[in-house]
Amino acid sequence: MENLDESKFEQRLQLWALRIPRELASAVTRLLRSGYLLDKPRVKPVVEDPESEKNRLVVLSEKIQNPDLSDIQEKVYASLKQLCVIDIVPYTLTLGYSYWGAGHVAHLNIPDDLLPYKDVIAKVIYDKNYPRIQTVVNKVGTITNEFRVPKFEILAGKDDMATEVKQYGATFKLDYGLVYWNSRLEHEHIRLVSLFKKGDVICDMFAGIGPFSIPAAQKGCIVYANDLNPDSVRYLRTNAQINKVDDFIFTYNMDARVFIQNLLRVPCSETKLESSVSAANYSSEGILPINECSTENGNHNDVQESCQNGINDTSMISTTTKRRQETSNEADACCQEDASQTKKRNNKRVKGAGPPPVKPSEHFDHVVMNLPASALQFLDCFSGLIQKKYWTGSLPWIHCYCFIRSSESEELILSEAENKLNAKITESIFHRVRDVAPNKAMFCLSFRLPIECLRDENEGHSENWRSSSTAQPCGRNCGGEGGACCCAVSTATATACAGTGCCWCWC
Ligand SMILES: C[S@@+](CC[C@H](N)C(=O)[O-])C[C@H]1O[C@@H](n2cnc3c(N)ncnc32)[C@H](O)[C@@H]1O
Repeated sequence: MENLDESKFEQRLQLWALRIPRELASAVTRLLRSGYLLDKPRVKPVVEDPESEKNRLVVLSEKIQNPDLSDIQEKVYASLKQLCVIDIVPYTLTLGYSYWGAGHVAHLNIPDDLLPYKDVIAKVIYDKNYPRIQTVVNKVGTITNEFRVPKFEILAGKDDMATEVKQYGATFKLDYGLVYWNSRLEHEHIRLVSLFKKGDVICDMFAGIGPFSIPAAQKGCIVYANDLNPDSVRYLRTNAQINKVDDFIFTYNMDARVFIQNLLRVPCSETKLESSVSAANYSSEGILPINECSTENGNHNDVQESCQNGINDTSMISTTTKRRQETSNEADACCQEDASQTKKRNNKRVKGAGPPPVKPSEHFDHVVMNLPASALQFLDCFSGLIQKKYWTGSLPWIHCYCFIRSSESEELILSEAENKLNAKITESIFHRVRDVAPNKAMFCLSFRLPIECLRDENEGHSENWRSSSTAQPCGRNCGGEGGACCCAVSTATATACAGTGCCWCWC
């Protein structure tokens, strides 16, 4: 047997740390949690300061390259300066060879030059860490299947990849051999969920076993969670139950495109006021959650076409708007919550869901699209998806994950997204999630769905919505006062088009 050279596994990261008085540790980490803290599973970003027990070192992410902190957003930096004196020190983090693992499974990704030693590596990891580690697996080849499940070979221990992991106080059951899981996304899951407020409606199009959906539901969001992999959905439902948030999550097993299109369908026989049915019985007609009815791979009724008449828009808008205001007041208090509070209440059943505040065809707040290899390709399904006449409140934020190679730019990705949407994106944020290869990083592109994507079936003219910044007089008289152009928030309030500076313009 070859000898094991442990040092081959060691990775030294040269990082920067912020030296702060220990009583400020929570406030500083809360401030830097949006991507500036060290993001490594099972490695704490706050450590003791060897020079003084009154201080703590807050270890910063690898993406902070400059000790002047110029990589940190100005707003965050200004808040940091108000909190404490900026004292930056170099920090070396050494990751040992038994670093990787989740639950009882140690998950390795052995590079080619170490493959001859894979059995000895596995044996040492197993022996050193048993009984915590009971199975050592190595990833084989690249992921090619659509469920994004890697192939593994068992190198040591029992042939059992069903395990349980914890993330920020939530428990996730999963089987490595059947579903997608990546512990390195823990901070990203929680970063995104920290943007949601209690009462928000979330559509998780590629939900996996629920690492966005479960913490969102724990926060009091209503979640519509979908995945194409039936095993993922099975675990998602189990995880919703064991985390006691199954009243808040509706699960679906179908292609994401079919899921979102059907979720947004307006049921033909109901008036909008019926949205106050209880959450436990609620489903958007045409897309039954498998909580109640097993509808695998899109087997649902087509209820769309002839269903637009007899709905009292005005009354419903005021009802739903009021309800949304109530939920959002509670939300403001809730979004101050930090991870430790989440941990404290993770054993309690989340109560007070009541009915969803609105149906997804009327309003949802966030869409999560974590399928970085191809989520951008799915954006076209948002073009004309939402019916203007049913929608209430602001348009949703779309969080679309993608990979960007060093040869590509954010502008390129943005224009690809705009092409798919057939609309200009005006509010967008790129968040670098992690480097996945020397020349490739995973990003989250967040943007508010452009108003141009709304569909207006009753207006009788082609949709060509423009936001205020791009509105121009169109030169056509299509009914608005003033004769040049119809420019209004709705037909009811149509006023003359002044070109730029007006709210919306269609022509
Ligand atoms: C990268 S994983 C993300 C899972 C989870 N959101 C997470 O962060 O761990 C992508 C997920 O999308 C699912 N998926 C792939 N193609 C899909 C499709 N066309 N429609 C719905 N889900 C799909 C896969 O089964 C997988 O669970």
